[in-house]
Amino acid sequence: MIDSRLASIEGRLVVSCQAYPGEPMRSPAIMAAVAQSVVAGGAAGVRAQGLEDLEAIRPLVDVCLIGLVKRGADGVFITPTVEDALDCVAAGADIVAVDGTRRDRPDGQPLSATVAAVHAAGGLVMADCGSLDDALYSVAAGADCVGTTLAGYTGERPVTLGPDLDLLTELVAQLAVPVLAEGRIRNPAEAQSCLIAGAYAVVVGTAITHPTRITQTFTQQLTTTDQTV
Ligand SMILES: CC(=O)N[C@H](C=O)[C@@H](O)[C@H](O)[C@H](O)COP(=O)(O)O
Repeated sequence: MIDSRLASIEGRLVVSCQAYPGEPMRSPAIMAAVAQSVVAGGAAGVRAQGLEDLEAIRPLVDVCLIGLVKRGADGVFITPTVEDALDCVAAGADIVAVDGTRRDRPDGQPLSATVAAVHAAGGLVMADCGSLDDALYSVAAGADCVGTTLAGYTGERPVTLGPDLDLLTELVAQLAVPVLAEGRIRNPAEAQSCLIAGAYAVVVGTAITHPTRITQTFTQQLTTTDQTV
């Protein structure tokens, strides 16, 4: 029986609303406005980073909220500890996205400890994975769903140009839990191809909510055109 919070995103789009440290949009109020905007556009869920952002977004959107805390950008950095995961639940996350890799975690606890703590607090767990072995490990640890979020970022999978459809297909075939496609989905056609491959839901970030990188896709193309003239 799938939890209603997870069921609410089945076959739908979740939008990741994140700004990175030092960027102009790195403010809870701005991320909350972005979250409201994507919900107005039809997003069935919002994925957001940081306790302040989660607290700002929660009262303003009535959709499934996937929360995480990032600690740095190397190794295990997505909600790396039990305490971080519980903080996400307290800040309003329905689902807590956590590192679902087999790497050692900074608090020395296994992933199953985070899953048990989040479940006890009433939340669900999305395990962000980088490979099939990660996903199998996460499901064994009790994760409610897995994501292809870390495919290409842990050294186990190539950095595909678009989503890692091969991994997605493999996870869908092998796992009994919902598989969310996430990572490098660049446009609606690629999002649709993820659903066709069996993704339970599709999570898109950069291509919708990161104006600097979206702008670069235009400026770089224009430069290329200039050089050919
Ligand atoms: C690897 C990692 O740190 N991923 C992060 C996870 O929360 C975010 O930086 C991504 O933006 C998110 O996964 C969505 O992916 P994309 O922005 O490619 O649509």
